Amino acid sequence: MLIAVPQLLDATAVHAVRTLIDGAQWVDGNATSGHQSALAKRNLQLSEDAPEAKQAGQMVLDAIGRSPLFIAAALPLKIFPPLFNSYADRQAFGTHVDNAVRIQAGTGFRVRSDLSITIFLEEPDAYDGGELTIETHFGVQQVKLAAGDAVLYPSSSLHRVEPVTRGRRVASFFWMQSMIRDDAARQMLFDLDSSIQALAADLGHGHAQIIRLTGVYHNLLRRWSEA
Ligand SMILES: O=C(O)CCC(=O)C(=O)O
Ligand SMILES: [Fe+2]
Repeated sequence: MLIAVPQLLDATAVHAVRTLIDGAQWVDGNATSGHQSALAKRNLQLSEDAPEAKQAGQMVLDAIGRSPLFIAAALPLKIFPPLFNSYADRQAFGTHVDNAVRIQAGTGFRVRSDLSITIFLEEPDAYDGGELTIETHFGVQQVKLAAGDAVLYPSSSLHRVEPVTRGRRVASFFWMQSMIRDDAARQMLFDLDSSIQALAADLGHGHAQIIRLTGVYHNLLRRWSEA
C-alpha cells in the first residue's frame, strides 16, 4: 500500500532542513547500501554522523510525531534515524528492495524495515525526472510530490528513483519497523481508523457505536501488534 502524507513538513520546516543540510558535507550514497543496492545506486547522501544530519533528522522526527495521518498509517514501533539524499546530473537509483534489517552504525540499533518513506524536499518543477517508481499489485506507480509531502510504501516492494536530468532532487528517507508487520493487516487498521475518525466528526466521539468501533480497533491492535 502506498500512502501519501501531504505537508508532513510545512514550508518553514522544509526551509530549515534545507538550510542545514545544503551546507553540509555530502558523500557517495553507497555508504548505506546493501550489496545489491550498491550496484544500482548513484546518488549522494549526508553522512549518518554529520551533525547537520542529526539535527535535520530530529526536525523530521518532530514533524512525524505531530502527524496523526503518519502515525495512523505507519503505526511505527522503531524508526531508523532519518537520512538525506540528493540526485543530479543523471544520478538515479535502479530497481531494488530495501535491506530487511537495518543496523545503525555505532549503536547497533536494529530496525526490521517494514515501511520505507521518502519526504520530498525540493519542488517538483525544480527538476526533471527523479520520480520514485514503485511496483505494486495494482501496477507501477510513479510518485513525485511537492516539497514537504511524503510517501509511505512497503520496504518489500521493488522500487527505483528515475534519473534526474535537470536540477537537483533532495529528499529525506528512512525505514520503519511497524507495530503491525503485515501490510494488509496494517491497511485494514488504517481504513478502520480513518472511517471511525470520519464518523466521529459527524456523530461525536461519545456515540455508542463509535465507542464500540474504537474498541474493535484497539482490540485488533492488541491482537496483532508487537509493542
Ligand atoms: O530517494 C528515494 O526516494 C528512495 C531512496 C531509496 O530507495 C533507498 O535509499 O533505498
Ligand atoms: Fe530503497
